[in-house]
Amino acid sequence: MAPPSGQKITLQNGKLHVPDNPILPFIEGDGTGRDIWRASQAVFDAAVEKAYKGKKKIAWYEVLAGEKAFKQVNNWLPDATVEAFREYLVGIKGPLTTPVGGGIRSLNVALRQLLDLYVCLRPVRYFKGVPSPVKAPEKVDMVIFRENTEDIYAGIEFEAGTAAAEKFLGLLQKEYEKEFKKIRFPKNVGIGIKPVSQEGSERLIRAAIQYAVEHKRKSVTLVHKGNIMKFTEGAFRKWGYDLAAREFGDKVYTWDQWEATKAAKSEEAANAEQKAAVAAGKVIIKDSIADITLQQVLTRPDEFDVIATLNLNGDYLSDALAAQVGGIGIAPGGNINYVSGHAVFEATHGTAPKYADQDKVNPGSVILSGEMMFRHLGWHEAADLIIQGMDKAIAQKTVTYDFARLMKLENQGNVTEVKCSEFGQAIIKNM
Ligand SMILES: NC(=O)C1=CN([C@@H]2O[C@H](COP(=O)(O)OP(=O)(O)OC[C@H]3O[C@@H](n4cnc5c(N)ncnc54)[C@H](OP(=O)(O)O)[C@@H]3O)[C@@H](O)[C@H]2O)C=CC1
Ligand SMILES: O=C(O)CCC(=O)C(=O)O
Ligand SMILES: [Mg+2]
Repeated sequence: MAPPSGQKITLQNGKLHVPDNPILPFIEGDGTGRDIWRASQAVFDAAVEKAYKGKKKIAWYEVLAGEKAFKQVNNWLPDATVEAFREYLVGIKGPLTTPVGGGIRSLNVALRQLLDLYVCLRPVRYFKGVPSPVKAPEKVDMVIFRENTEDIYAGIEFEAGTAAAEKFLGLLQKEYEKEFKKIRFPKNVGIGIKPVSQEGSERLIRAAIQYAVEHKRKSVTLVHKGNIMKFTEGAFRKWGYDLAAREFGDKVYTWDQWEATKAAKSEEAANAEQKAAVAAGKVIIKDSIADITLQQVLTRPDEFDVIATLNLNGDYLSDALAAQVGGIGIAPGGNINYVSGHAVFEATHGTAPKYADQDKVNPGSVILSGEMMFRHLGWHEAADLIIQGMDKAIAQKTVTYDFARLMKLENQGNVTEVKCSEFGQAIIKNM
């Protein structure tokens, strides 16, 4: 039951209305989620108390999912949990386990789809003092907008050798003979379907450009594999450029415009036009193919700013980019529907099961996901305290095993390796 001490967050005229004692549903998470949640909740409560001196207080509402839900109510994702996030609008979750190659489908993905949380927002930025495997981690300042409801994650798959796969292949053979002949081994073949819609692509890209304009960011890069998957990823790129021109007009300058000027006049003229657009503070809308993007975010990180991409590309990119700024231990995120107001914040990492219940891993990703949640609620004072506490704890080299491991590789002296809970306490002490 929701705590009677709290009140509902509501959406009024498209804006969140946040009471001083909002009810926030949370899922503790599987594996390391349990340790991480305890450490994080303490940080959130301390930040709110310090920022508002009792005037504001979160009414936490635990809802069940994953292993805990299965044990207690024999259901991996109870309807009541989905309904709680629907009713109370904003919440936060720990990671949930998904078995590989069979068993239940991802509960994390299910929650995003059921609540239509179409943006997976994953900022990647450097905290001073964090050990990193790259030479200039301070150049990494990117914000990933990952499409969260479509692509291969829609979960339309047919297992090789099953009646469903045979039926689907039969349909292909009958209706699309040319395509069927392209399957090299037509027997015992698994099939996955990748839906990418214009509406789904546009709402994601719209959110990314809006963010870039509002936050005065330099560019939005549409990352795709449109050379190979022409009508899904290629279409995403085209819909993106068309939308930028149609809806954002003179707030942006697109590489489509650059190409048109080059064709009509010259490359010099196109370059001059782009330079003038940059000087005028316009957001540059460009695109990049996914494979080379994974190289260039490493070699030229300052050329990337906001990134808008499809579900699978965004999944790969967010873990890869996190490595450059200290790893998955401090990679936060939020799943958001900017129209309905629904949002569920969560770390980029998973359940790291080998460390479960050892009070060992870095709680930073969930803590920074909470920081994002506070900003989303307009509680910037509490969010600022979390950043301040984390900055100072890292500067003091009071860190969990993951940072300690990298700091030792860099031969940094005076590193104090602490537990998950102790890192949380170090943040609180430094607020
Ligand atoms: N949104 C979600 O809930 C997600 C769930 N998952 C699920 O999690 C499960 C495990 O996935 P897996 O691929 O192993 O990925 P994980 O992200 O769970 O773990 C991979 C590795 O990342 C490092 N790591 C993860 N979390 C932390 C942390 N908090 N602090 C420090 N280091 C950390 C550890 O590295 P090291 O070994 O080097 O110490 C760990 O072994 C799967 O079932 C997967 O489906 C995965 C991603 C997201
Ligand atoms: O749902 C899962 O188990 C994995 C999800 C994931 O990797 C992600 O959202 O980044
Ligand atoms: Mg992932």
